[in-house]
Amino acid sequence: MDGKKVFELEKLQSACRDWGIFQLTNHGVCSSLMKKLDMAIENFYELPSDEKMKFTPQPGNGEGYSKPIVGGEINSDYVERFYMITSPLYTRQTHLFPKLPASLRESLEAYLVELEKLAIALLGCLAETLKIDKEVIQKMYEKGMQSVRMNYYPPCPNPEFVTGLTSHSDGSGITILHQVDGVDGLQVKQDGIWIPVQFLPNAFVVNLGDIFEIWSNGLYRSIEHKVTVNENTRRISIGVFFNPKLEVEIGPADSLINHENPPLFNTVTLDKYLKGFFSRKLGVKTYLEHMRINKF
Ligand SMILES: O=C(O)CCC(=O)C(=O)O
Ligand SMILES: [Fe+2]
Repeated sequence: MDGKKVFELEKLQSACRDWGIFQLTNHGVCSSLMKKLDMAIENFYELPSDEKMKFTPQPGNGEGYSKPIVGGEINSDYVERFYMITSPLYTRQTHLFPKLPASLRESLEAYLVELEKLAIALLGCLAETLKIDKEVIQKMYEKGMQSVRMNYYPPCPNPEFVTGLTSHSDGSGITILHQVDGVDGLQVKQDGIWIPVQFLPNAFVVNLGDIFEIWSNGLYRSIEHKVTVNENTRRISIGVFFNPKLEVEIGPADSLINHENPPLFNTVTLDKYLKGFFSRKLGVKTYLEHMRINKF
């Protein structure tokens, strides 16, 4: 796929620099595959609780299926979710992806292949808006560390008192989100105000994550977002988080740094970054701020 033909650079630059989020129509991922995936995720969440609980995270590891705690804290997130690392292949846990129902496993696998192509093209275009050769970033992300989160927000009798997903920025480079049935609920914070995202038909939502903010040395910003729940409608989304390879150093791009533009962030390996990121509660740029140089 030729990224230049698919994405218009100027539009991409203005949408992302101001917002850190945009929607991608004409993304080229086949709609029959998306339908299969939608149905497979929905079927998974309709399984009896016992079946889903087979994927409960192992101690000390956040990967697997989790559901809201009954009678838990008032503000605990009202979402069933399934999170797992999917790439590189050797990092996949044997009791998760391979044990998913066949329809979900197969459609998800095919979806990830398509989405990686899209993400690589998109990252190349984003790099070019910074006057950086697209291959520089593409090499970092090809066969990089990727993870998936499938979110199921059940209908909620008192939605005004409940949060679907706490306000946060993604720790990733970029996240590609697919909204099954386009049900409302995603909100983004712009200039201190929460704004509901109005989904375009058949479009992906793309979030810039903290790693991209760091790499661009603050020229792009990651987006703060949260999810609200609906009284009568369930909501399903699937986010794929794209990160560089594990051995890549996370820090500002060399070519953006000079006397006038000193690095705003420290540099660490992705491995170390992820350990630090996941040792904190889901939140807004907390680890990004930890990596900031000269924080006052
Ligand atoms: O459900 C959504 O639309 C957003 C999900 C999300 O932000 C996440 O999984 O990080
Ligand atoms: Fe997110």
